[in-house]
Amino acid sequence: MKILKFGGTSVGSVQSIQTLLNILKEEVKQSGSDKPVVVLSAMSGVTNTLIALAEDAASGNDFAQQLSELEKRHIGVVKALLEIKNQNPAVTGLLINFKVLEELLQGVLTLRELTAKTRDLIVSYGERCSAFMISKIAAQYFPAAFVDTSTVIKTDSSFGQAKVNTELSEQLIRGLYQENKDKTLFVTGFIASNNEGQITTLGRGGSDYTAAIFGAALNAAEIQIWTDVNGMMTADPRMVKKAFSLPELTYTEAMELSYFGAKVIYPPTMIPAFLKKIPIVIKNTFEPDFAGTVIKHHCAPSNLAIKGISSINNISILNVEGSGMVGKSGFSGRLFSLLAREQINVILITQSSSEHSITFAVSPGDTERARRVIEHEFELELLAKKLEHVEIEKDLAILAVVGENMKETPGVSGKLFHALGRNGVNVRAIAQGSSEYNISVIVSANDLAKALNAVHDAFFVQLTKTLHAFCLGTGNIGKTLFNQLNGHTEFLQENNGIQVKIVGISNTRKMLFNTDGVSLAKWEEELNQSPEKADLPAFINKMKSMNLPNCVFIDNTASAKPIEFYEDVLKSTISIVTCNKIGNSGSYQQYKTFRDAARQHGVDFFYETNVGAGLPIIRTLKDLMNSGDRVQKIEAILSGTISFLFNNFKGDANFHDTVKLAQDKGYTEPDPRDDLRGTDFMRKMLILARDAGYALESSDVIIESMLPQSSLDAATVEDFYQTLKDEDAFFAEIKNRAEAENKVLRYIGKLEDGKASITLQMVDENHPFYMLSGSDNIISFTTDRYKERPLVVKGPGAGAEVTAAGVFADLINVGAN
Ligand SMILES: NC(=O)c1ccc[n+]([C@@H]2O[C@H](COP(=O)([O-])OP(=O)(O)OC[C@H]3O[C@@H](n4cnc5c(N)ncnc54)[C@H](O)[C@@H]3O)[C@@H](O)[C@H]2O)c1
Ligand SMILES: N[C@@H](CCO)C(=O)O
Ligand code: NA
Repeated sequence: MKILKFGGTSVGSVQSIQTLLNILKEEVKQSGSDKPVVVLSAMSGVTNTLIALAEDAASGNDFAQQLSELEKRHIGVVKALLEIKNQNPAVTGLLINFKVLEELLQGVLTLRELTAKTRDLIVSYGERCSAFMISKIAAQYFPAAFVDTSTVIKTDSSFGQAKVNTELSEQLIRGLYQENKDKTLFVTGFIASNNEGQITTLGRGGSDYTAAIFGAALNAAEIQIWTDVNGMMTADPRMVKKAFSLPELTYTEAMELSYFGAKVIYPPTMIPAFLKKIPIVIKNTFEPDFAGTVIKHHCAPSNLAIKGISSINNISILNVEGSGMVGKSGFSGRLFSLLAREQINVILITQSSSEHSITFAVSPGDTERARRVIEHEFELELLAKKLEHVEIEKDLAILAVVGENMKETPGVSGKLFHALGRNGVNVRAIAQGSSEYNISVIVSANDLAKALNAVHDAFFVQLTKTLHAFCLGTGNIGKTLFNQLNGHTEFLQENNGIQVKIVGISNTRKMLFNTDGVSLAKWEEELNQSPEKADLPAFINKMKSMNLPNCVFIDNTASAKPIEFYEDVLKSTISIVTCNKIGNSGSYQQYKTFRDAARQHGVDFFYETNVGAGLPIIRTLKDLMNSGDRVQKIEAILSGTISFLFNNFKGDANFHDTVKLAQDKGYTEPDPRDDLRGTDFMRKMLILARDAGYALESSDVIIESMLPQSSLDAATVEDFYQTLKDEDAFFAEIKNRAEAENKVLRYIGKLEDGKASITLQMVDENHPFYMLSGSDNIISFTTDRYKERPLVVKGPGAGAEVTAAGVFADLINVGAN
């Protein structure tokens, strides 16, 4: 036989009761002669209302209006779900209950006194009304009987949290079931009675407890707990959107998971079922076809290291410290007995191995009282300075990873702390149950959502990992990146398990934020309509304060302003992906600062597109260096623009128009003078030299200019273009000279023995750089290992598509190692 328990929301409305009846009809049909027992809670909100009415009455307030509303709510259900001819007995029963309730509340009002005993009696009517009325409605479909469980569950007289006499209760329950073999019993959850027959209640999670007691007494095949969620989840779904329902859990895991948070069931109440190894199935009344979660003795082997992450979002910790504790065996005993005596619930304890301090967590409401009672109890030790004053830290939260597999899986704590560290979450204290089913950490309450999501992403790798990106710059590259992301979302999710959310965008005019991710199809419209004016410091602050996990700052500008924030961003544990070369080609000191900050804070600083756009140049050099190779020489063509010029400035072409064309094709910097004066190339050589281990400054790179003086002097881009026209003969002369010698012009960078230079050369067909076309870049690394023949990377080194693609690849690699 089965026990089916329905919680408050499942009996909360006409509609939910109808759903419940459909579930029951099916169950009764299948159960044959072993009829189920149905345990019911009060309609949602009723228990709280009854308590409030009783307390109000005790302070002299009238209750009539609200009581009559409660009565109407119940009678409304009867009228909606019972045929008219059957309504009378049900309505009369409810009216009698409400009459008694009225008298009880009147008594409280008259006496201005609410005892625990009266309170239990008053609240018991919540369950009595719901179980009674639903039994009457169900009787239309199958034989059903109402049972007031105070007749079979017997307890002591601790009103509010009575202790069950298990043996006697089980015996009475078995008798009751035997006598009603042909009927489905509808029993009240939560309530019981003492030896004198006075009503008692079972405390928190009471109806679950009733179900467990019935299950144990009747040796049920299973206990179903019907609620309003799809079983137990991997984490609190209000904070972790990717949390999912767990198909199965062991009892221990359910206990550990529910201990902090996950309020689906209150596990201590399940102990009777646990002892008899009865499976507990958590089901959703509002989605009855969903399998839900089975809690049982043994689960199928799983390759997941943890089952879930539980959390408490608001706790305080107290730190008790002092020499008086060292080696004193009785100290912690005294401390924790004191707290138990004062009914202060200790959520978590850690002790330093020096025994010099004990730290424990309590609810915020207990904090001050805990301090008071401790300082009172240990007054003498305080006076003798054997104990310090108790320190309190507030606004903290607990996060715990839970699972029985943890015991056999190495690296669980490593993964946990890596995920926290990488996201800049400071761990205030750590506790691991010696059972190894649980590792708990205390973090700032502010960081909890970020920490939960980061840890969830780290452990449930079969799920999508979300990168939260803040993008600066919506020009050529920025725009193209959004396009590429938009077209690739599904692929990334399916093949790489990665989701990119653009949560912030700014250009020089506007900025826009959206925690759920800005639409990649409509970002431009939304940005234009955004009321927020661009403000770089505000953008950075907002990015920091949103405190999102796996956070990346993408700089797609050509501006020096964002660079000022790089260090701060990295120190805030936010990774950086940038195609902006200004950062890496500033002072060497600054170059070094970025790397130190990234390393220290465990985040990534990626800039593949600083050299050769999307071509794998930075990555290749890094791999060479990291694997112990040494660069002897680099020879390269690294200006896509100039490459394009020399490949297209032929025959009749004039120089001015060819530069214009390069700009139109998106090869040039926003200011093309940066390309033609060699600044852009210089930056690339400098970055390569630095990555190859040389502490060069920009002034160390020797640049041979390819421009006449007037072009170098041009004050504006417009003037600059004019000089290109005016100096046509100058450029034609260079071109003709090369053509006459059957050579091509090449602007070539070289790094050798730590010296960097860029020179204009005419090369013949024997030169390896002769055969280049379009905006191609080429780089040849001669190293200790690539000595005979160099390692060469070649391909298009400028253009929006290839550059955005490089930024994209960097972005996807963030956090990969
Ligand atoms: N074009 C290429 O082939 C290529 C290749 C590699 C690297 N890059 C680099 O890409 C970067 C962007 O180039 P682009 O062609 O897209 O430039 P662009 O001028 O088209 O776009 C720059 C964007 O940055 C924004 N911006 C500038 N300063 C800003 C600030 N302080 N705050 C917020 N937004 C700001 C502008 O509003 C604009 O949206 C440059 O650093 C360039 O060196 C380009
Ligand atoms: N303007 C740059 C873009 C690539 O960095 C070039 O022409 O090479
Ligand atoms: Na590159």
